[in-house]
Amino acid sequence: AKAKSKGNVAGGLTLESVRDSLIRQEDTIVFSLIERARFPANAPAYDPSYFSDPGACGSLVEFVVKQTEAIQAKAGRYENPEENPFFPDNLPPSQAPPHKFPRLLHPAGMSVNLNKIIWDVYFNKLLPLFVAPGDDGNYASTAAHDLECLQALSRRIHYGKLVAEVKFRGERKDYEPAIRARGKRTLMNLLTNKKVEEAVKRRVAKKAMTFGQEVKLGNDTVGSKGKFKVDPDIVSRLYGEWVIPLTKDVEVEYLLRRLD
Ligand SMILES: C=C(O[C@@H]1C=C(C(=O)O)C=C[C@H]1O)C(=O)O
Repeated sequence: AKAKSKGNVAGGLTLESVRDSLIRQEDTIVFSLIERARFPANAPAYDPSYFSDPGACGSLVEFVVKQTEAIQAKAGRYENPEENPFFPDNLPPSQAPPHKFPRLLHPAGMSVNLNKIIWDVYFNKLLPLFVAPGDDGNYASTAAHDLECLQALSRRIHYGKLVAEVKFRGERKDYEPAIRARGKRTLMNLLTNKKVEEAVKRRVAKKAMTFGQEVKLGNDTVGSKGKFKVDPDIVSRLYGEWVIPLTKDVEVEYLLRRLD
């Protein structure tokens, strides 16, 4: 049986504390989806022919993400290893005084960045599932909310590095041989916990119902009959089909670099 790696490992990091953070991040993801759903599809925001930033090609949403990431890089956002930019090339250096973030990750694994996949999944698979068709002209606000969703999803998925580090430290004798053998399937089996995954999918659907309910005065309760701001089944599907599998991919990619 798998040893429950609840033992306290370096830096106060435990599987329990990491899982608690993932649970708290569910709130941020659900609320960011609810806020994006305030706007319709607003297709021009994604159309490179609608808006062009002089000297750069790309859509309005790419412009907003690149420019926002540049400002946040100067403010020190990416000094935190939990934050991974969508456009890492040519990001300006931090202008903020250095902050000592706990050094918990193995340096070789820190570079794992699946944001290109996350970008594609978000815009091409997820967005059409939960926003209404239409165009209200609020393309800049729409792009700002897309970025909130992208950053929340990216932070959650790349948290897989911390999960992998805790699991590695807790069960080194199991992980090392699989890493040396480059056994991706073995690593995936070692790190998978179906019970936790099922609980995650059920809880995020419940949060979508709770946070996304229409609150009326009077004594009506959170009824399943009401309409929710984002379909709870779509949130559960987002986790089941993309967030959890991508988190596990991050865990595997991090572990493959753990002995470098
Ligand atoms: C994050 C973990 O690793 C895996 C990924 C999970 C997820 O993305 O929710 C849940 C359980 C595991 O299969 C974990 O064990 O908590």
